[in-house]
Amino acid sequence: MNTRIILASASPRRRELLTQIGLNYEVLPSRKEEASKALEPAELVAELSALKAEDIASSIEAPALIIGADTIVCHNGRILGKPQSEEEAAGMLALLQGDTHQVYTGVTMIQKSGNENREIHFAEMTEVEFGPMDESEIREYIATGEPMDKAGAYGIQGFAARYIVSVRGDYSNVVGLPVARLYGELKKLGVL
Ligand SMILES: Cc1cn([C@H]2C[C@H](O)[C@@H](COP(=O)(O)OP(=O)(O)OP(=O)(O)O)O2)c(=O)[nH]c1=O
Repeated sequence: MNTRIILASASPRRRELLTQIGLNYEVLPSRKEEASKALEPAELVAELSALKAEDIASSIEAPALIIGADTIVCHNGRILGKPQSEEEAAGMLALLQGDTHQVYTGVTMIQKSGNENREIHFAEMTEVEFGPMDESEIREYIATGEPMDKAGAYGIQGFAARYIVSVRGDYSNVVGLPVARLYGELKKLGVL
């Protein structure tokens, strides 16, 4: 019998990415969101992903493999999560436009088997370069509604592609899940 794979996420993008690479999985979103902001970006996303995966793993019977993930944007050492308001989104886009930033996605996989649980954490970083956006373009973009549920207030896979000049690293990592690394880790665990 194949191991059940459970995605502990409400993100439609993460679902699309797992479907894209041909995995069979179930979805059980976690509501956990808090972590210590004093951490380095890679550690922060790993911790946030662990909170989500552990939250769901506690209510799932073995055997199963639970995946949690978290994505943040980092600009000049400043961490940008999801904007709380349109004003905050405008501020984030004003920072990001015309400059390069890093996107970190942390992933936690919890393998529940009969006698022991294994927990694996990793984080991937992708560098994204934004072209210039003037104030009216920022307003126009916010009016699309796209920024509000996304780290750094933009979606590379959407309208914001207009302004993405270059990407260094795994593109899918920016959208919310580094699927090539994830696939490799699932193979190592013997799940696939
Ligand atoms: C930078 C960027 C982020 N995002 C998304 C990925 C994540 O869904 C979101 C960051 O929020 P997260 O807190 O990582 O995830 P989420 O709340 O959407 O889902 P869950 O916690 O249930 O797993 O931003 C894009 O879709 N495109 C982008 O270009």
